Amino acid sequence: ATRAHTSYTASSSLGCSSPMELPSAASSPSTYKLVDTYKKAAATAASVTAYAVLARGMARELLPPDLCAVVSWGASLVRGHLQPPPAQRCTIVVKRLDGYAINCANFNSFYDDVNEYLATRIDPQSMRRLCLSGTGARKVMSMDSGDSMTDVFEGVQFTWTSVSGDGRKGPDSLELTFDAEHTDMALGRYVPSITAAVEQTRRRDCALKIFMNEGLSWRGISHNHPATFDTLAMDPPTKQAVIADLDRFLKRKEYYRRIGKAWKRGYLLYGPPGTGKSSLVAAVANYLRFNLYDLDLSEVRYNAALQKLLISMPNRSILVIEDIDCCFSTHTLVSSSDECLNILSLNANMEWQSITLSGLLNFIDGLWSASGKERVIIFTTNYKDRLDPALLRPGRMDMHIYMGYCGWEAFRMLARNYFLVDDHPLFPEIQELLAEVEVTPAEVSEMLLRNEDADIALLGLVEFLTPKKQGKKDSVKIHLEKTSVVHCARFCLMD
Ligand SMILES: Nc1ncnc2c1ncn2[C@@H]1O[C@H](COP(=O)(O)OP(=O)(O)OP(=O)(O)O)[C@@H](O)[C@H]1O
Repeated sequence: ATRAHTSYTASSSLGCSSPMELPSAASSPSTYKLVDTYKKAAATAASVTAYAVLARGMARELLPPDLCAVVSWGASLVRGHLQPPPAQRCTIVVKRLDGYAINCANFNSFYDDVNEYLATRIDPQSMRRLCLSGTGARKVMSMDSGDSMTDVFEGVQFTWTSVSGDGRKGPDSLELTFDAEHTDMALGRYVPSITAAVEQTRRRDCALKIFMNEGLSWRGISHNHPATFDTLAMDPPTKQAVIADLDRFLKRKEYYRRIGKAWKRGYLLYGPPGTGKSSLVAAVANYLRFNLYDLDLSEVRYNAALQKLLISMPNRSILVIEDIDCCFSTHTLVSSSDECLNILSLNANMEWQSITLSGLLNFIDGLWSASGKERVIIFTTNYKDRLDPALLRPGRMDMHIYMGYCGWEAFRMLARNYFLVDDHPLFPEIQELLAEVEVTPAEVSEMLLRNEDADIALLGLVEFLTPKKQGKKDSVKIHLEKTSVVHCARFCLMD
């Protein structure tokens, strides 16, 4: 019966319902030979299986139980050698903290971090039961106790299981299980990646603040400036360079530690009023999710106050000093750097000495090298040429960013933001006008804001720019006329 069945299966695999119905091509000698070989092999395999089953049955009947056990042990030994051993598993238990730690303000245990992280990885479709918690519109998903889910990191599977402590067995916990060969990776990269991802989400979700100095302390209000790098109209390569620099800065913790420098970055923004320097400061804060500390130096009367303010700035913050050219008197600007350093020494007797720019920078360097990390300093000015050369020295401010008049690309960004348009019949005319007149992005924004209808607003912009172009031509003409009058007068005198 086995042979008959096998031969049927073999022929059916060739696409025929029975051996009698072989197609005409099968009548060739080579096809017959192939089918014959296949049949023989299948028949042999079936016979061997049948004999093995028979032998096993007979052995069970005839051999004493002890001998059976020895044979079965031998067989499992052989199987063990042939098959790879099951991978060793490792489990890390993450316990929920309670008592003192949980009452600690701003304390986030790793258990909370993991829960927040898993909420972003959970696939509701694959879970039989889901827990929902949270207040208001913000709901957080988590596993019910006893459930498991799998997370894949760098190609390795990590299984998380929620274990209930039930109050008696200890606190609730989350168990992380994985192949033991990946233990180093789990502790060295996977676990830190969870903390980093959660911190990033928390930063993104928490409202930013801007602090202003009042006496010896900072007063903060929420910072809802809508400027982002997407809304900012500026020369595209410069924008890309700023974003790349910020990204590099964030990633370079190890680098700054290795070279022994404070983990900080300085930017000098310069350009005419209304070109977006303050907007860029806001965009940087929104991009990094760092709070702003807007330092008004006219409020700082003595060095100890400045020291206190700078020390009380937390990590991951931006110190902004606007219109830096107006903050220091001409007298202090010409001071030598040594003098500047002395002025800002921490000697209490010197408290009433005035503050200088390069002194301030040395002071910040010294303070922030000793403590603090991920700090950004931004200075803005409308007049770069009025600045103390000490500030412009290479290595002082890491990047000098020019915020200029509104060019064609910057205008297109504004038009896209305001009207969602990439093209318009008035664009060629506007492009020509922008190439000739100096107009700030603030002026262009103001014109675009005047009407919600793109046609009317863009026409308004053309009408605003045209007289400026005419005025420029007239002033050039007047200048040329004046020059020719002078030449003429000289010529007459010589005559
Ligand atoms: N580059 C820009 N991109 C988008 N909007 C801009 C830009 N520049 C200016 N604006 C608009 O003009 C307003 C004023 O700009 P902002 O205060 O950023 O300029 P500023 O260079 O800091 O000026 P000031 O030197 O007078 O402080 C902004 O609120 C914004 O609406």
